[in-house]
Amino acid sequence: MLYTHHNYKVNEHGHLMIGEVDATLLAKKYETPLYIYDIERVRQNCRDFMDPFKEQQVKGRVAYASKAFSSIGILQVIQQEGLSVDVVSKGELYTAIKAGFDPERIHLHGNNKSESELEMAIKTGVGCIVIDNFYEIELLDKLLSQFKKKVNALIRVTPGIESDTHHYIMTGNEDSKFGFNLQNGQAKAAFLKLQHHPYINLKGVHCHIGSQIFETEGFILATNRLFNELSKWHKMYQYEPEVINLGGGFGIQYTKEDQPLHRSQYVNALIKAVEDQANKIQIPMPEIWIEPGRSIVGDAGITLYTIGSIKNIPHIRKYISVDGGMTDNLRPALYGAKYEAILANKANSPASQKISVAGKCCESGDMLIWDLSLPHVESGDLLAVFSTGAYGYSMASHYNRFSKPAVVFVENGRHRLVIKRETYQDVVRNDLPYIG
Ligand SMILES: Cc1ncc(COP(=O)(O)O)c(C=O)c1O
Ligand SMILES: N[C@@H](CCCC[NH3+])C(=O)O
Repeated sequence: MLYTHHNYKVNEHGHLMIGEVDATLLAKKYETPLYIYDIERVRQNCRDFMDPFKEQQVKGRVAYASKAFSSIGILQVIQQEGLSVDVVSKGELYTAIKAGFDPERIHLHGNNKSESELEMAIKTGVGCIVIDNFYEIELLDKLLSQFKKKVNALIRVTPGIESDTHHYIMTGNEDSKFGFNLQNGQAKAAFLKLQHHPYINLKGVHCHIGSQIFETEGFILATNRLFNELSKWHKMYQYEPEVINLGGGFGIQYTKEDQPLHRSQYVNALIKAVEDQANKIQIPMPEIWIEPGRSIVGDAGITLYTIGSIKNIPHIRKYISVDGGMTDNLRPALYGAKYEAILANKANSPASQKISVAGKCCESGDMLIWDLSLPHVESGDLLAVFSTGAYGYSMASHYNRFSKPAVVFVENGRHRLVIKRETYQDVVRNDLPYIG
């Protein structure tokens, strides 16, 4: 068998099996490129985050960060597993509502929430608004007094932590567009505006230090910094937070270089850090909320492509081009992200060469994988790229006027289309003529 770190099953025809379904059958039925989610894996990931809270009888919420992949189907699964959901736009909020999510379990995020987004959230009755900046406080003042409605809120704090991840996906460092800075007193100023607000029930504080993080130290440091500030608020204003939200960012495995902790290890470390700190500053144990996105859906997703042209530049490089690329997976082009892949129709064949996988956009940077080990490749073979479930479909674009692929869920040998493939007519559906 070809080496990748991913555990996968292969049937007697040498075909990759996903959720007990032959990947080549899925390609035939739904065409390629195709996003496939192993829903059993999504459910297990949800449970791995929820179980430590149950086992330790600690009050908590696991809110799926739906920016990783938002669709009605996935949010139905998430809701069924008992999670909450975090949304950052009207589109994500609407998707959660359409999926039947209990509004109380929807949390609204965003560093530039518009008046109409806030209005929609207030009218929907979302369970929590995570307040990011002073402008948002002004908007909320205006809207809530107009509608005479109360909302629950958290203050998003920037703890000043340089998490060990790509610069573009760090969010908790001091020089960040997100949240109120702790160090320069902005967080405290926000707290003072909100503590006795007539329409805002300030439930606590939030921070998110970044994404694709492989250790617990950053989270623990962030927790300690939050409590350092909370202890001042407690001493000076007798404030006791009901909720500490420590965000998401738990890393997953894309390639063998990635060695994430088990999901429960992150949660256990967070529970311990919050317990220690709450004891230290002598406040009642708050609820712990977390917001995993990638680590719920990332490793449950596989993208299936058909290989088309094959170009060999002797002594330099061999390229294969697939029928998708940066339009369905922007991460390699944006972050230099690395992936592993196999031939889904030759999953047992030994690797015999290094090949680079190109997308089909008119862009030299549209490369999905450099120097991938593969067996003999022919046009028409199917390439399965692993761990594409997060920030793939959700960051897909229409560049070169490509249409977005379909999404299929598989579980226990069954498969179901959950997002239809766009047609080229869909791509022009909002165009209007200028002449005539
Ligand atoms: C506020 C917030 N919460 C949660 C997440 C989810 O992060 P991840 O998908 O890495 O778990 C993000 C994205 O980084 C975020 O900005
Ligand atoms: N989109 C990013 C992560 C951003 C996380 C959202 N704050 C990625 O693919 O890794």
